[in-house]
This record gives sequence, structure tokens and C-alpha cells, in this order.
Amino acid sequence: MSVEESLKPLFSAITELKPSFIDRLSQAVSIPSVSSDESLRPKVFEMAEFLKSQLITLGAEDIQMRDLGIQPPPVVDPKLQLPPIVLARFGQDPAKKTILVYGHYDVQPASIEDGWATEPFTLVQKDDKLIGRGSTDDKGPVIGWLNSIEAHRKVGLELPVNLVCCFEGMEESGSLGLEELVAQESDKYFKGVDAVCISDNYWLGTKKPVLTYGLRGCNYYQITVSGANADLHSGVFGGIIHEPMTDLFKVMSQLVDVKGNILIPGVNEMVAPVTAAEDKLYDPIEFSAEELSQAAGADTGYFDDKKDILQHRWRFPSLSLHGIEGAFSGAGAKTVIPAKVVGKFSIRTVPDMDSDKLDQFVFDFVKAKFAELGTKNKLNVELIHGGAYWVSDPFNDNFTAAANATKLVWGVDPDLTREGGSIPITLTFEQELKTGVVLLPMGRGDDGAHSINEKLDVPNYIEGVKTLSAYLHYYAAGAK
Ligand SMILES: NCC(=O)N[C@@H](Cc1c[nH]cn1)C(=O)O
Ligand SMILES: [Zn+2]
Ligand SMILES: [Zn+2]
Repeated sequence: MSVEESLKPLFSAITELKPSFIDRLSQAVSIPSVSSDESLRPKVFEMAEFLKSQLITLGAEDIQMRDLGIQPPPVVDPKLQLPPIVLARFGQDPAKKTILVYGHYDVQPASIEDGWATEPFTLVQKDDKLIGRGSTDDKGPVIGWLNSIEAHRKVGLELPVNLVCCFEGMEESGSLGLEELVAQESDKYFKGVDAVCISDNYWLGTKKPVLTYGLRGCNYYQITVSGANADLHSGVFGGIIHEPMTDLFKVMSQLVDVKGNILIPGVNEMVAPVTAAEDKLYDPIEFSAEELSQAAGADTGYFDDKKDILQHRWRFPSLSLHGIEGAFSGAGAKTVIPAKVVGKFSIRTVPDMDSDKLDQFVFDFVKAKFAELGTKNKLNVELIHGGAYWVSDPFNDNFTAAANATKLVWGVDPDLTREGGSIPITLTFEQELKTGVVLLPMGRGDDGAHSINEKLDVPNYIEGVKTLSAYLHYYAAGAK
């Protein structure tokens, strides 16, 4: 029987199981597993337990909750435990190929005050959209793998491959501890893995599916400026002391200009030039600048040209200022001088940037700019976490299986894209397991990951489960 024939009952089952799949996602979204918020760490653990219970119900073998110990500094609680890596297997048949699927069960912070139209940790279905934090990033895809297993069981169809699951709870906070675990387990739990599939990315737009072969890296920094040992009255101390926030603003404002150019010497010089052959890869990609503005909710882009937009998103570094801890940020007019402020920013990295050199350029520049201020305040600049960029060859059996699956479900050949975001563990899987990695997305480019009103369209969720399932079958059948 052809792969397409054998998938027909499975696809029907996936369609029928839609209500229970939505319910499973709803349960997952209701757990606010925000890895960057120390007060919510118990919820990240609860989410790991939820996955474990689901895996048990679905008949997984060898489920392991791998303890990663205590989170390294900078942290407020020095005893803060890292959430576990959830490992599980479905099948260990030596006659079958083995696929490792990775996803993350932690999410970005979200609160209704940020401007959400609905409670972020309650999955709300409006029209054909499933709205809630983590719906697309990355609970939808993680639950999607579980749904696929449920559908196989329902129709009595054997999984065509051995499936190894690796779900982490710190992806949004730098994947702390995972790299070491993957290296340790490359010859143990992950022995025999033939290919890796990650579903933690998005279509470029809203209509055409893609497969992704590149990611930017991300080095995340913080600058701490401290002065007095308590917040002060600006009427009493304003004008007579060095203010930490003024110093921090001055330094942070010199990192990047208003056109997005990084101003730290040495950084841009490390970027590999775009070759003519590479430049041509952008020509066939379907892209709408208008859709991008719609996804951003405003027409505030630097560029109009497709290649400029895509290359600056995927192929060049960027520096973003994220926030200031310790600063007054509420409503009203509090007349305070904050005693200590911590500025956060990150740099998205690309080939051939060297992460250690980048750190050094950043530290030297920040210290030099601070020294120029002649302030009596104190400075500390540090890396919170770093994750590598990744670029692969998109022409191999793994990509072919994902392309066939996408074509079968969506009826079109996917575009080959890169992403501006980061999934720190991708390069580690490739290097440690010596296998190819494919990024097979479920959601659309306007899903609003990390933003307010994050959503996953119902068709993307349900057809996405079919796509993930078909990928396993095509991979098992070998390249066509
Ligand atoms: N869906 C992938 C994703 O959102 N990745 C994060 C990873 C990250 C890196 N540093 C902090 N988080 C991203 O921001 O790209
Ligand atoms: Zn993600
Ligand atoms: Zn994310």
C-alpha cells in the first residue's frame, strides 16, 4: 500500500479527534509555565508532569524526567531548580528508523495588562483561532506529536518509526542544561537516532507552508547600574546625585541606532558576506510585506524590498532593547530615583559571528561608554544566556520527507526559509547526534508568538497533526 493510502484512515481519525485535541491543548495552555519568571517555576514543573501523564496514557516507554540541577546565576533565588527534560520513547524496533522530536513546554510571560483581549492562560476559540499563550509557541506543536500518537492508536496503525521525545522547559530562557544532556545522552538515550524534527517555528506568511533550514542565534545580556542603596525622592536628591537610570539610558542608547544598525565596533565585521548564489535563493520565496505589517499591527518597517526585509531578518544580526528591571513602570507619576536598574538587550547572531568574541566586544564597548560618563555609580555587564545560530543543507531525506508530508496535506510544495528567531539546541542536536535536523512548522507568520493574543489557527493545528504524522511515514518509507 502507498504511504498516501495508508494515511487515509489516520487523517480521518485526526479530523474526528479535533474536539479532544483542542481540549488537550486547552489543558496545556492553562498551566502558566513561564520559564523566565522565578515565581512561576512550580508551574513549569506542573507542565512537565502534565506531559508525563499524557505520555503514560499514550503508552510511552522509558519515560524519564531528567533533573538538571540548580539554575546558574544571574538568578534571584540561588536554589532555583531547573525544570526537567522530559524524555520518552514509542517503540525500539531495530528494523525501524528512529526519529527524535523536540519541543519546549515553557512559554513567554503574558498578562492581560499587556493588552490581551482574553485571559492569556485560558485557551479561547474565536472563529477558527485558538488564542492563548503557548498555543503556537510551542505547546500546540508539542501536543501535536501526542495527538498524532493518539490517532495512530485509535486506528490501530503502528508508528512507522521509533519515536524519541525530548521536551524541555527552559527554551525561552536559553535552554539551560539541555546542551550537556544531549551530549551525555548521544550514545545512550539518543543512540540510533536517524533524524531530528523540530516543530517550533512558523510559516513565513499566512497562506503558504514552509520548511526551515536556518535560524539566528541569540546572545542575551544585562547591564546593571547601581548607585544609592535605596530608591530616593527626586525632589530631595534630584540634581545632586548620579542617577543610575540616566547612566543606563546613555549607555543603552549607544548600542544601536534608530535604523537598527549595531554600533558596537567589531560586530558587523564578523558577518559572512552574502554570496550571489545565496542572494538568488530569496527570489522564489513567496512573501508579502503587507502581511508582515499586518502581523506587526503597524507599518513601521525599515524596508520595503522583499530581499532587504528577509535578509535583515534571517541573514544579518540585530540588536533589540528589551526592558529595564527596577525602573518605575506603573501608571501614575511616581517621583522616584531608582537605586539600581538592570537593562536587558539581546543580539541575534548569524554566520560567521563568534559568540565569545561578540561577548568581549559588547563588554568592552559598554564599559568604555560607561567610563566616558564619569559617573560614581557602579556597572556590571554580563551574558545571561547564549544560543548558537544554525544553517543546514535543505536537500536530504529528512527535508524530503517533510516536503512530501507538507505537499500531501496542504497541496503545495513548501518554500524553503530561514528564521530570525532562535532555537538554541538545534545545532547541538546536529553536532552531537550527527544527524540532520528539519524544522517543520505548524503555525502561521501572524500567530503573534511572544506577543499579545498569541493564536494558532484550528486548520493549522489539525492539518499540522496530519503533517507531522505524514512526515513520520514518509521518512520511514525513504526518499521518493
Ligand atoms: N520559537 C522559538 C523561540 O521563540 N525561541 C526564542 C529563544 C530564545 C533565545 N533567547 C531567549 N529565548 C527566541 O526568542 O527566538
Ligand atoms: Zn518556541
Ligand atoms: Zn518562543
